[in-house]
Amino acid sequence: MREETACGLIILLLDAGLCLWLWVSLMLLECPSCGGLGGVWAFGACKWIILSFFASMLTNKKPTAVLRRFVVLLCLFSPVFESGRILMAPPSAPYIVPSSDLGMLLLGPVASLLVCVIWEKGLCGDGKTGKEKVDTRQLLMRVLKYFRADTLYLIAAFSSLILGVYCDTYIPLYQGKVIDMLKGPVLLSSFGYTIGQLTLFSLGSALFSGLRGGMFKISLARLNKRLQHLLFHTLLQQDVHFFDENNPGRLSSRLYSDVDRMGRTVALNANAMVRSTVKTVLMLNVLVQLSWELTVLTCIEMPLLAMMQKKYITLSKELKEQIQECQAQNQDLAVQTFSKIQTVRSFKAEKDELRRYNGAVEQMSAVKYRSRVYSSAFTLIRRLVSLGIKVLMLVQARSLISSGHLSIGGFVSFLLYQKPMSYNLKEIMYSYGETVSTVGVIAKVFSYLDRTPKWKKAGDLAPENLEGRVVFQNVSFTYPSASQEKPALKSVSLELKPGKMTALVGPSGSGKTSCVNLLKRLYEPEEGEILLDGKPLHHYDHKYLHKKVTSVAQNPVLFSGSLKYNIEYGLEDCSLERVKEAAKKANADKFISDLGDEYDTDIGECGGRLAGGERQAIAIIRALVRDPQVIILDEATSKLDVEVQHTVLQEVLSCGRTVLVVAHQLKTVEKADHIIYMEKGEVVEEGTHEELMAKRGRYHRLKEELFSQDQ
Ligand SMILES: Nc1ncnc2c1ncn2[C@@H]1O[C@H](COP(=O)(O)OP(=O)(O)OP(=O)(O)O)[C@@H](O)[C@H]1O
Repeated sequence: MREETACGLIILLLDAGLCLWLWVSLMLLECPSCGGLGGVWAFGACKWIILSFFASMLTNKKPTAVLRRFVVLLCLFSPVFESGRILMAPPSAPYIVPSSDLGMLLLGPVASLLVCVIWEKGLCGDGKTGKEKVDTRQLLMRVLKYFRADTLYLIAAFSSLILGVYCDTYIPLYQGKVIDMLKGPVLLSSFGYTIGQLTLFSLGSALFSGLRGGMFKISLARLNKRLQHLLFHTLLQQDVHFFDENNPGRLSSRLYSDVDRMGRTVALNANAMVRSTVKTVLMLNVLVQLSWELTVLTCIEMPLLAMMQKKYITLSKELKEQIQECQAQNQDLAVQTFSKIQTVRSFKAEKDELRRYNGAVEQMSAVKYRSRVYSSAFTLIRRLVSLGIKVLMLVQARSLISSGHLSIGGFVSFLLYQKPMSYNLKEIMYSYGETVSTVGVIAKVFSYLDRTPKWKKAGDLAPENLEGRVVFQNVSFTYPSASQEKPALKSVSLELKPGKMTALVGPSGSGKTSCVNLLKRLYEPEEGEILLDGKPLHHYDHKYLHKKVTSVAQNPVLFSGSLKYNIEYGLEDCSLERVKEAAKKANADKFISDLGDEYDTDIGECGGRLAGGERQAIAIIRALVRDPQVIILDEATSKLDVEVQHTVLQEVLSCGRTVLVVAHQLKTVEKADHIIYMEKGEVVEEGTHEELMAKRGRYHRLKEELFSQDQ
């Protein structure tokens, strides 16, 4: 990179030397015409041969593409500029080659260098490989594809945009004309005609600008709706491991702010870029006609701003990412604290939580402060550059007006164009930078949209009669987030028989919940298989399986809403009669009828308005209403009265159901037909309570510890 820069500088010096040599020679020979336009092109060609030769020598005959482009630019700038001047000049004006003007001769190298720096550094993004550039383009194109459904809105938006820009462009020109007509003898009719044209363009500008904004906003809102729906749907399909790894705060931030930013960036920045580019081209045309000298000065501002903008964008991109990260973290902290407010309060941890939140907020404000400092510094430098250019323009304009090359009205028109022109250029740069800085966000959203769940796809098996026999065959499993050396289950084989209650017991961390998680298909076993009536679990239809195999946890998860909503959660066409019947079986109909609105009673956030036992009862009704064949009870009746516990166990065991209990209480275990004792992810002993006690093995030795609470 350094070698390339050094070669570029040597080439630039050589070019300046050649230009100076030409200028001195022309002065000495007193030959101002330099052979006309042909001479300029011939000098350009000679320069290309000489500079290419030196570039080749300096780089051991391997000049880089950047260097070659730079040489071509240096040699082409002057001939192309002079040809343009001839095309733009009125036919009667004599052609004066700028050979005697040292400033014009040096303009070529300076402009080429600026263009090269902007192109190579500013617009292509330094340090990026070709693949990354292509990826950015592909990502942006993919976002555009999602707009396909809004083609009509976009056609209307872009048509209004072009018409609005067209009207906008001609307003200052007519304002200048009106100013020129204010003095001297002008017919009232032609003055009125010009005023009429100005009014027409102003009305058109207002109408089409309004339409453009409205159409873009409508299509953006539609895109957001579609993308949020799609992303939410994709996230819902993901395996549980995905949610173990990505916390809810971050996911909801992706779903709302990132999707919005993604659509906004592409829709609004595309709008801004197209609008500004069209405006710039139209305005440049008018500006060159008014005065090419002032136009060149206006255009010098662009590369300077582009370079500063590039630097600012790189800095602000990093800060924006940091702010986003902090926002997600703060959101997460607040949600966690509010949702666990009872625990926070009972441990008197309000101060700790406040300290944690304050720390996070302070971290975010520090990043925001830096961002504001950068923004202010950038604005200050940008304004200083603009001011300098303006002073130069005033000096040049004075000499043009005094030499009669520009009218005062023309200069006023020029000034009226100049501000929006710089604004347009800034907007192009800003929109480009904004789009590039959002690429990270777009890539993340797409990575979620493209993520295929790692679990096996569910089959379509849904037999009418299910016996409910469950067999674990040499099942081994390690949680994806845990290390491979710490498997949760090691070659576990067990059988759950229909009409029987099997109890899983063992010390904490022995793998009981892991067995349940696999049976509920929340995770997939790494080795071995789980069979339901002889068929692997994943062969069953997803909905069917979760209807036939249900579980009730010790602390069931309930949602805000009515009691009925929680009971029939996930079921279609569940009648109130069915709900009432299930409630009767769970011996819970009495407490429900005591509630004010019975099944329509609002149970509060996460069922917070119910007692622990009542929440368990609701979860049992929710399981029974599905008429399952396999029921998993994870100490699900521990908070119920003894009498109710008995009724519930009787009920779940009726109809030949298979019952698996994760037991921590001796009284539950004693009721089980079969006990499986686990330790460190392995089945160690199994049999009835009496058999295991008689064996005097691990179960017998650890019984006191296992069931100490209820003895
Ligand atoms: N989501 C998880 N990610 C990583 N490891 C886990 C996860 N859940 C459990 N484990 C680990 O798997 C092992 C078995 O845990 P499991 O929850 O199955 O035990 P358990 O017998 O149900 O314990 P307890 O009776 O305390 O609920 C433990 O070592 C535990 O640390």
